[in-house]
Amino acid sequence: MDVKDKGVFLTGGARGLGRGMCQALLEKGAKVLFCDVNADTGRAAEAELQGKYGADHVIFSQCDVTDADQMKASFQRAVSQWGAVDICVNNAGVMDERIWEKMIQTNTMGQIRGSQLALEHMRRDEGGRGGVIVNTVSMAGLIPCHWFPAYCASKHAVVGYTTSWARNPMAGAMGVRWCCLCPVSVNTDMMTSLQEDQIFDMDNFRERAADTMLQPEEVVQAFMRLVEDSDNNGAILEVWRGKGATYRKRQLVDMDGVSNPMVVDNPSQTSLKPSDVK
Ligand SMILES: NC(=O)C1=CN([C@@H]2O[C@H](COP(=O)(O)OP(=O)(O)OC[C@H]3O[C@@H](n4cnc5c(N)ncnc54)[C@H](O)[C@@H]3O)[C@@H](O)[C@H]2O)C=CC1
Ligand SMILES: CCCCC/C=C\C=C\C(=O)C/C=C\C/C=C\CCCC(=O)O
Repeated sequence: MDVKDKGVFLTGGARGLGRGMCQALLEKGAKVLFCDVNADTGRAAEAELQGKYGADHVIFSQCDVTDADQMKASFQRAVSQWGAVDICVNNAGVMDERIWEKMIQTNTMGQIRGSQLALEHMRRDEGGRGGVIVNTVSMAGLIPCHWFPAYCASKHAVVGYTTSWARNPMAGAMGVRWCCLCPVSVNTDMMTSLQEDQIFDMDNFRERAADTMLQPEEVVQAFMRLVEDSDNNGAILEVWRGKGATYRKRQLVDMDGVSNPMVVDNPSQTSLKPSDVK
């Protein structure tokens, strides 16, 4: 997909990965409405991005993804502003085991809600013009993590939801692609501002993550591959730290439940085909 002039709806865009994704999309000429629960950070990001890319290309909408009415209003604002939403990025998330219910509401229900709004709007079989939905998950959506069980559960649910839609027999007719972005730890505020009691066994995790932490721009690069490569329906793109960032894409390639892991060591390779599977 060429993102130039495409309409984008993105959640949790005021800082961190979401902010980086907005910038990468804007660099390529997309039109971005980003929302965030934090109005101050959101407005500051809006001012900065509008200064660089113009108010006709980027706007902020305050929205709490746990509130269905606010989500609907923000999504509709993106549709009115850009004419259509072609790219939906459900990225807002929190990490705090003490407030596990809020975490499920934000990480799981917020992403499902955004996905549903996008699907309804985009599906070609009901008059839409197709598009792509990327859910920011985590490696914690694919493996057990004893440091944050509820966070881990909130992310596993999104993988199940996203890949299930990708495998819908009507996926072709709907013209909507579904992708999961699954990085290990990333050096953002979520990571750096975490308090001792927000996860279990913090020292152990800190030690474990110390050498493997990714930089946000490495994850943003992976995100852009998911958006731009039209072969990516059902892709689960893992981002690890090896020698530099390492990408491994698993993708549903048929309707028999076959998930083929494809290992890519060269981050510049953007297009993978089933024949690439070793
Ligand atoms: N930082 C990390 O190590 C990793 C993060 N992730 C995921 O990436 C996504 C982005 O995380 P980061 O950029 O690292 O975090 P961050 O904390 O820097 O940014 C998250 C943004 O989401 C917003 N947000 C939180 N709750 C919201 C709500 N209810 N409604 C609207 N906006 C809300 C925050 O205000 C913030 O601006 C999250 O889904 C996170 O779970 C995945 C893997 C690793
Ligand atoms: C030291 C403070 C840690 C704070 C953690 C904050 C956010 C983490 C969010 C995640 O989604 C974590 C991502 C993946 C976890 C899965 C495996 C971790 C293995 C260790 C590693 O290599 O990072």
